[in-house]
Amino acid sequence: MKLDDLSPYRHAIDRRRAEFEDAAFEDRFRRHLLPQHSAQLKASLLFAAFFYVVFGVTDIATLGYTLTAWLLVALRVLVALIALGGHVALSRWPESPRTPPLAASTLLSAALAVFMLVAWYQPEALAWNTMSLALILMAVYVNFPNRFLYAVAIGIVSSMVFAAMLVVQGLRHADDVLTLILLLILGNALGFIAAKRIHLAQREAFRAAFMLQQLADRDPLTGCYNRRVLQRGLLDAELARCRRYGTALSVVLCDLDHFKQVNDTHGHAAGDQVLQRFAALLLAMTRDTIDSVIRYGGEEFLVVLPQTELDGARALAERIRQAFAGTPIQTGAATVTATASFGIGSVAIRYPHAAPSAEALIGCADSQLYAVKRHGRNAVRAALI
Ligand SMILES: Nc1nc2c(ncn2[C@@H]2O[C@H](COP(=O)(O)OP(=O)(O)OP(=O)(O)O)[C@@H](O)[C@H]2O)c(=O)[nH]1
Repeated sequence: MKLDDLSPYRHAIDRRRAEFEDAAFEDRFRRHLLPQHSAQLKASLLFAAFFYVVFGVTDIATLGYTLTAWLLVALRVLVALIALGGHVALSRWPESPRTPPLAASTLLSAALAVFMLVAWYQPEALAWNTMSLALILMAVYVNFPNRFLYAVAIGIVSSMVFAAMLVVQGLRHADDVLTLILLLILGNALGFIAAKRIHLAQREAFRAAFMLQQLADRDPLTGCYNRRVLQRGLLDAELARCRRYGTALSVVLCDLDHFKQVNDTHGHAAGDQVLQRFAALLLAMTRDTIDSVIRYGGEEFLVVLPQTELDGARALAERIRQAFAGTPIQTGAATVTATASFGIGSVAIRYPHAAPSAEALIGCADSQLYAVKRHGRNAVRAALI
């Protein structure tokens, strides 16, 4: 994760779409809400399946035991099966943020299409069916967790089709038609406002919690993570992944060389700038959202590199070392050339259960760093644990 995670632009909300402008952040938000949305949607789907079939009684009551009535009941059963299919999909792919909008939109589209047919064959009940549609619109906008724009599209298209049907079938009562169309407009307007408020409020709450978490986890001088994230188990979680999947993992412990001299010669403010420059290099040269850069001590940083073997970690550390040593830093009046030393500890790809503890892995990197310091600094050393 990079410094610009704290930039307001990155977390801006497109209020028209009621989604985050940044697609990656929107995806993160949806994944965060996924368990809650899936549970709500599963309940809504079962509810819809049950009521859709039960309301088949009204088809029989209105049309009698006719072929049309049974056809409508069969279509209701089909909608219930689609709802149950959505339920199964949510259980089967619980980690895909695409499943809830797909399940909700498919069910609602099918249910509303069948609803239009039901209404078409019961012209004398058009007023009742309009009221039913106004209620269903609430479910479309609010009860079925969905993307805001999908809910709006389904709500408006179904209302327009229904309004067209009202006009075709109810021409003799123009005033009733007008009242019923106004009812549909009201249903859409209320649903639209409620859904937009919910979508925006959820995102604002998520953004506030995310920013607070970032502020608590970040070192204010460099923007890197602070040691709290290690205490919260960042490295333990990566090691658990190694154990489970047998993947590689490397950590790089980096320490600025003779940093006390930089402070003593150029002043503490210049020292701060050197630290910031080094941290910026670490953040820029590692992978966004995969690697983690932690300010481990005053002038010491720990870089966690998941799925990276010893050779890859060594090559990366060497590139960072050269970039840092080769670029003088302008600090007010003085130009400072600083260097850094790097010690790497690596877990190779092995069979599961072989990964060491976080302390042991950092200890391995630390002993390599110590060896670099003893042998003249400004170098990289690495070892497998
Ligand atoms: N400017 C600045 N200095 C810091 C900060 N944190 C720690 N330091 C300084 O970093 C220096 C670390 O000094 P030492 O531990 O002796 O290490 P060194 O001089 O880099 O020597 P080697 O690591 O052996 O190469 C101390 O002078 C600390 O005051 C900080 O946030 N800003």
